Amino acid sequence: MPGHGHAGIEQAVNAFSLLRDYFEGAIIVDAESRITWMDARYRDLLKLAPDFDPIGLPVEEVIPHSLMRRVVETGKPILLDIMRFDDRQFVVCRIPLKDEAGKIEGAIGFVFYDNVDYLEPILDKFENLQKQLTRAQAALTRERQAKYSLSSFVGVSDAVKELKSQVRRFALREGAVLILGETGTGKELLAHAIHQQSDRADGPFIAVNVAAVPEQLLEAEFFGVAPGAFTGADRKPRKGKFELAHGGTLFLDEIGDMPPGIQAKFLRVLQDGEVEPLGSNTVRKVDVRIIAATSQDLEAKVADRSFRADLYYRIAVLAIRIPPLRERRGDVAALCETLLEQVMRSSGQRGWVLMPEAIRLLEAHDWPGNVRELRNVLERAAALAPSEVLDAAAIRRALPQAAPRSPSVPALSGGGDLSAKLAEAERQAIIAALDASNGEKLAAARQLGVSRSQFYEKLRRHNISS
Ligand SMILES: Nc1ncnc2c1ncn2[C@@H]1O[C@H](COP(=O)(O)OP(=O)(O)OP(=O)(O)O)[C@@H](O)[C@H]1O
Repeated sequence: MPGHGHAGIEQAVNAFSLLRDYFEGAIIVDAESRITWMDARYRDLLKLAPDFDPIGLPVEEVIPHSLMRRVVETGKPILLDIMRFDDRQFVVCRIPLKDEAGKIEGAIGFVFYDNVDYLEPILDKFENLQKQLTRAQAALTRERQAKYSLSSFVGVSDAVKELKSQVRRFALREGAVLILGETGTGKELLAHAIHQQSDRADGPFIAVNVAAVPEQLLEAEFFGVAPGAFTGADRKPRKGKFELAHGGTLFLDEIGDMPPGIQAKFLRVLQDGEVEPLGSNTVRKVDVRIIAATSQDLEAKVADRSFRADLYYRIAVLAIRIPPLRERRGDVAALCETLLEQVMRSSGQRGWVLMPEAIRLLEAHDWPGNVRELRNVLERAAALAPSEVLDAAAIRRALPQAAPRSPSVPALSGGGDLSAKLAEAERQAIIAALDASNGEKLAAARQLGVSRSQFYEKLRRHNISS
């Protein structure tokens, strides 16, 4: 029986003897939302220990998500609601208790069980929606995790194993990460995985390809534009990527292409943890982890002063190098399996069988475009293949045309002095390497075993514009 002697509460309790067949439990709280009375059946429902006395406790200590306090504070009933205890749903009804002057004395809550016929359709509907929601959320989480977890970075070679253990170590630290690797080696994929492994995983992951944004727009892109800062259609106020990435990770692809003017501003943001949107005179605190990636030789850029040394040291606190595919040919087979599956899923086609001799052929290729190129080749092979079986012939058709091994160029077989012949041979080799690497200069340079600067030097000398 209620501990307090308010008339309204006593009347309510008296009414229970009439109503008790229609509900499964009931509770009363006072004007401070402390429990003053609880039906024995409600105790059972909540699985309270026999010696536990809830009377006098704030209602949330006994029923954590209770809305009784809201009813007491607003004076408004919640006539129909659904509450979950363990795996069961109950319909609940909460009514404020007022004295004759209208002053709130507390509230009473009833719990109806789902054997009440007329509530069944509502509960069924609710339960179904709840299930659908849970399934959809689980699918979303799975997809997110599968897409970006470290396990989606496929590789069985020692190089990749070492890389992954390095990533696990770095993910939990706070410093900026610099990912180095040729084009198509999976830098963005790895950046995602680092974010996902870090304790910022619940925060946003925002990516900017520095090379893809025109220089005059980069500043607005990074730092945002204040409302009313400019007039003109293309200068609407908007948040910069720094602000959007607040609490999460900002991924900067092709950081080597950051123009010097932006580098200085960028460095300041990293140092102060504050951004100042364009046209604004206020700063905003941002908490962002930077992951940068580049396929260029950043140290060389620092040496020739096209990249600020202080910025370089700031973002290269933790550096990870993804080796090119040709340095880990042992990963090709495993990658093929994953990539073919992706191709299959995105094209809605059947699966393909990759024959062992086809794998050997793929392992022997040099892959200047790395995993992205491998994926393209498999895609092409699958599209061209007459059956589901991808054999060596199918792969050969899909591989970029190999450079002729011994170019039979008139200049080489005819007369002329040795140096002219050598020069012509060099020219042919460069053109062939560029062809084989789809015009990727870095890859072509590597294929020929010369440094980037040597390669550019040779391009100039031979007047090749790729
Ligand atoms: N180890 C890997 N396992 C599975 N897929 C990979 C792997 N490496 C790369 N890929 C896939 O290859 C493609 C290219 O990867 P990604 O875009 O991450 O490369 P990148 O190094 O950022 O390229 P770029 O420097 O050209 O921007 C993507 O489709 C990616 O999913």
